[in-house]
Amino acid sequence: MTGYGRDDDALAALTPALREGYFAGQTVLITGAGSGLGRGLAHWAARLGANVVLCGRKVDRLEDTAAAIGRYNAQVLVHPLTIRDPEAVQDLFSAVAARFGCADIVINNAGGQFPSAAIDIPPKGWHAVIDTNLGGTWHMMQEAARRWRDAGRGGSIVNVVAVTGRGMPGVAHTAAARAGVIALSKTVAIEWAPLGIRINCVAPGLISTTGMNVYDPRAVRAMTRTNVMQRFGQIEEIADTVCFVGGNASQFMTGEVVHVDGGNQIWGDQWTIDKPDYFKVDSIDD
Ligand SMILES: CCCCCCCCC/C=C/C(=O)SCCNC(=O)CCNC(=O)[C@H](O)C(C)(C)COP(=O)(O)OP(=O)(O)OC[C@H]1O[C@@H](n2cnc3c(N)ncnc32)[C@H](O)[C@@H]1OP(=O)(O)O
Ligand SMILES: NC(=O)C1=CN([C@@H]2O[C@H](COP(=O)(O)OP(=O)(O)OC[C@H]3O[C@@H](n4cnc5c(N)ncnc54)[C@H](OP(=O)(O)O)[C@@H]3O)[C@@H](O)[C@H]2O)C=CC1
Repeated sequence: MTGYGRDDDALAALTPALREGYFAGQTVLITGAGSGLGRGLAHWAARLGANVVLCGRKVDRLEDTAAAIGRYNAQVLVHPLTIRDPEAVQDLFSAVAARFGCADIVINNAGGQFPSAAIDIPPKGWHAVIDTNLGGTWHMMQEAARRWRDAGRGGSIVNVVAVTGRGMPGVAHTAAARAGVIALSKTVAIEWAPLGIRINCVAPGLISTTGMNVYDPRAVRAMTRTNVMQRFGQIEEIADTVCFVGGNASQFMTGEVVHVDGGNQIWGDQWTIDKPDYFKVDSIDD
């Protein structure tokens, strides 16, 4: 464990904002559940009474999450896959159907990127980020919707995105992918409303998770200057919002993007790569 994120005991010592039993009788599917926000979401869903489906590529990390949330006596299904493979996504939903029936809430949290000047992003890296964050999320959304349509019932999707309203220097690929997910979500929120399907996005700002380790430590420390609160957000602050938005408390919300970002969308200079002199205050002539 590094200095970032919360371990299982720390998560277990916290209390979700939503009432006990909020997800009782429901099945919540979480991608990227082996680490960071997804692992926190697994704690929250289990504590709120859900059957929980844990997905991601690395089965050992998923098993570890399953063991950690065993303390809440939830029913848990571990299903490793890459969301980039549409057939694997179909198999996932079949496995969920066999174990729990339809999922009620699908949380598309899996994703990531690497810091790079846009001009240097190699084609393979571009495709990895787009295929994961946009393509993978789309495969999950479409398959969930098809299953709900075929079962003659609705459902709820929450897509974890990022703050894309301003530029994101150093992560152009993820900015493009996440903006794509937001546009897609708003579009199918209309198309799938007649099916009783709600789709919303949660846009976290800078959140303390082990995922921060892919960035230069100096850049990460500087990131606390990218929001009005001047601090990292915490996993539980995202988990409370995602669970609220995914569950019945938000039944009149769809096509929404909820920012939980300490004000990053309104203020803050955010660089995941070295800031060019051009943008430094010192570069202004007297
Ligand atoms: C508010 C403030 C917010 C500040 C932060 C701003 C960011 C927005 C907010 C989000 C924050 C977070 O997400 S926090 C962290 C979330 N977690 C992560 O990002 C974890 C790291 N990311 C991933 O693992 C990603 O899933 C992803 C990048 C798509 C990697 O997917 P894959 O495993 O399929 O890909 P790989 O096989 O590893 O690599 C495929 C190619 O990608 C490129 N590539 C991969 N990693 C690379 C690297 N470090 N440097 C260069 N290039 C790289 C190479 O071309 C690789 O090809 P080869 O050269 O042939 O190998
Ligand atoms: N932390 C932050 O500041 C912010 C995070 N976000 C986003 O929130 C989400 C969670 O981030 P965080 O917890 O911080 O980071 P992590 O790196 O800890 O989590 C990302 C998760 O996604 C999973 N994943 C990646 N690629 C795939 C794939 N192809 N198929 C299935 N699962 C995959 C990983 O598991 P595995 O490797 O086992 O597959 C991992 O568990 C990500 O989408 C991230 O980009 C957005 C804004 C800010």
